[in-house]
Amino acid sequence: MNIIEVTNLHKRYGPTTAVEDVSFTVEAGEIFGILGPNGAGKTTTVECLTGLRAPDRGTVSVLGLDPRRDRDELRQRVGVQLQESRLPDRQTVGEAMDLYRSFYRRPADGGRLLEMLGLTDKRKAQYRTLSGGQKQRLAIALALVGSPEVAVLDELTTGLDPQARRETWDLVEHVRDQGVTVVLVTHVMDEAERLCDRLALIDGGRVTALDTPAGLVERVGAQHRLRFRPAEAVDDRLLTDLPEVSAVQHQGAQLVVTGTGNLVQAVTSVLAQHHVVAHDLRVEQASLDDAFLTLTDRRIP
Ligand SMILES: Nc1ncnc2c1ncn2[C@@H]1O[C@H](COP(=O)(O)OP(=O)(O)OP(=O)(O)O)[C@@H](O)[C@H]1O
Repeated sequence: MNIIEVTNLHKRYGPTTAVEDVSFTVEAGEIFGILGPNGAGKTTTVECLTGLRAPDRGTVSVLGLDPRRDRDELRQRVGVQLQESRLPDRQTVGEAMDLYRSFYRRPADGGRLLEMLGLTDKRKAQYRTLSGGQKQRLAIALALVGSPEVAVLDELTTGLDPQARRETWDLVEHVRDQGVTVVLVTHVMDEAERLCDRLALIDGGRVTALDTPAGLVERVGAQHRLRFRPAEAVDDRLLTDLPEVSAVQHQGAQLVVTGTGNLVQAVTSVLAQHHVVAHDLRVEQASLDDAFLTLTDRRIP
């Protein structure tokens, strides 16, 4: 079932075209990423989803409702964490939680939410004393406090240290596992790769690709590299004959095999057939980073 349907969305700010003909659907229970460079039109798209902006053209449907016309209803059912959400400096975590709970018909258990976000011992702490990671987790808690069916998270981990980022990612997966459909706006590739079931890559106000992270990588024909030290000499042709392999290089005692598709399996099974042991085998995956750069450089129609 489609939870969100965006069809031919257009939005201009004066002379600037922010969003130009964006369409995508988000299915129930998925983590859907909106990925793109700065100024691509991500935030504008999300603001149209949440009813904060009216599209110039096109239609948006969220849970079968119109974000502008049915804004009050959707506010109850869609949790939003927008960029740079800020609370009053002296408000405590507990006060913020109680206030936000009062906005909703079906508020979540505030204590459990704080516990899930590792903020229980910060209940009495004022907002200004929280670390960046704690503020971010609080913003997520407040986006979830209405027990939403859909959570929209914008620039989730900006400014967080690696540990806090990983914890936040675990949390988003946990939220999805509870049945919440998640829309994640990001320009961070590893985040999209780790979390998203599918991604819309937006560049210059247009969707340039829509696929799974692996599909995007595959689409640009990104190459994997396999590196190992064979226990005995290997005839290169054993490897170059494989359709997956595009190149074999010798680097000292190491062999570096480059290729696409199911490269690892193809190479390891041919080695096994010839009883060649591969020492120190390492796989260097093509990343979504490579795909992103390629897809935002040379547009795919
Ligand atoms: N309120 C506004 N008034 C005028 N122009 C705007 C406004 N908001 C956004 N823009 C412009 O519209 C374009 C798309 O901006 P948007 O914020 O949607 O992109 P974004 O992908 O979210 O970028 P970022 O990753 O930097 O947040 C940009 O050129 C931006 O300068």
